[in-house]
Amino acid sequence: MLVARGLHILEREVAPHNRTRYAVLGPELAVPTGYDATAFITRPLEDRLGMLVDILGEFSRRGINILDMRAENDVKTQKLQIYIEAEGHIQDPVMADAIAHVENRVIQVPGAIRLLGSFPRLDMRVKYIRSFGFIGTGDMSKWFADRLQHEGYEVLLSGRSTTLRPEEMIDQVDVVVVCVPISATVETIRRYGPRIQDGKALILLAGESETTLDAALEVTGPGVEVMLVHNLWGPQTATMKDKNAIVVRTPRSGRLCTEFEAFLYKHGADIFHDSPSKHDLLMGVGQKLPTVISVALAMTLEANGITSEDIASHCTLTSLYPILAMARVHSQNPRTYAEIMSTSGASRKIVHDFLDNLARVSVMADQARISELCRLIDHNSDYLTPEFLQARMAQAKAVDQVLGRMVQGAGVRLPEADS
Ligand SMILES: NC(=O)c1ccc[n+]([C@@H]2O[C@H](COP(=O)([O-])OP(=O)(O)OC[C@H]3O[C@@H](n4cnc5c(N)ncnc54)[C@H](O)[C@@H]3O)[C@@H](O)[C@H]2O)c1
Ligand SMILES: O=C(O)C(=O)C[C@]1(C(=O)O)C=C[C@@H](O)C=C1
Repeated sequence: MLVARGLHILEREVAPHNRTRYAVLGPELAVPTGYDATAFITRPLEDRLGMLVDILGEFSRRGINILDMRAENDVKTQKLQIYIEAEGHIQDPVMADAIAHVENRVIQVPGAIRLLGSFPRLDMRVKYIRSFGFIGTGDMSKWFADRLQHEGYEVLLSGRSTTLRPEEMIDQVDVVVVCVPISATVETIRRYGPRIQDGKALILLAGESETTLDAALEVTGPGVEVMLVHNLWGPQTATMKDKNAIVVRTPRSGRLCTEFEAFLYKHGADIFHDSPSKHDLLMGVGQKLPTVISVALAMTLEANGITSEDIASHCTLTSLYPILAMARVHSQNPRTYAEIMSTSGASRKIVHDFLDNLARVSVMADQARISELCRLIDHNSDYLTPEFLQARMAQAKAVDQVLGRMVQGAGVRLPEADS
């Protein structure tokens, strides 16, 4: 995100497992919107009995709500450092007064507080959506329906097997969500999209973007909002916290779409915005190609009579990754992966280019053109950038520690993990 906005990264991974919570994007304070938050951090402090309670007291006495608070020992000085996020803008006299009191009366060290900024909060108070209606009653529809209901929305499910017909449902809801297999998405949009009235929204939950959004924009009226969300997690996942969600907005994505996006954000999803073609191209790499490779790998194992025991005992730290991907693909709904492999658009080019490159590398390998292969790997490493390689290698080492035991012997049971 920072690089995309033209910022220069000075140093990465300044501490192990650090996570950027704030980026200072400019020297000017954001203007008050009426629904803001202010974040500040103290310099390392001498701790004393009741310090935290006294700090919080300055805010609660003034009716200011604390949104987040962390107290940790500064790594270098081992002194207490407190981070606070409170509701309100620093230009509110009450907030300024509270912070001044904390610095002067409670901590009693001039300059002890460093203001990080005041910024608009994501406004989850005003809800424009009352109800969602799904077309498709499969696993992913149920997964989202459940969580939307917990959020207080009314949710209707309709499909081929329900007594509530999609055409009846559409008139009763504010947002229509199409969540059917990818190959049936365009046909479903064409069938039901024209029935959606202006002022409502059509949200597509699908793994293909360009063809589906084109159809949605074509068959719905100009007053219908349209957006696509591709959640990169399956229905066996417990929460969307830290899972990637690709959001493809269109010129017709308005406040109803924003409210759905805010729901993903509130539940901790990592949101990325793509254009339709960028989504399809990148999912070629992120999803379609690994799926195709996984299926082809399983076929190759069978063709050579290689058993599961053989794989476990002979896989290396490096070959573990494609084997894990193969196992995921072959342990879930086969239709999901058959659909993924069949998506159209830019993702197809990725697989075709890969096959061309595979053939080229395979010839070089068969002819033992070792120095040429070394140059190729060097060239690829330059393209991938040392920063990327170092960061991923660090992750791979962490994974090695957990999963490496599999390499040491067949039949090692792995701990149950939340996917
Ligand atoms: N399953 C996943 O891991 C996952 C993850 C992210 C996104 N998605 C997306 O969610 C969508 C649905 O996936 P799912 O896992 O819920 O699938 P699913 O197979 O569990 O359910 C699909 C639903 O669509 C209905 N359906 C099937 N063919 C249809 C047709 N021709 N016309 C109308 N309805 C039809 C089925 O009856 C079923 O109710 C897909 O577009 C997929 O890309 C799935
Ligand atoms: O459950 C998983 O392993 C997933 O990542 C789910 C998965 C995938 O395998 O690609 C399945 C379909 C979606 O389009 C996105 C993600």
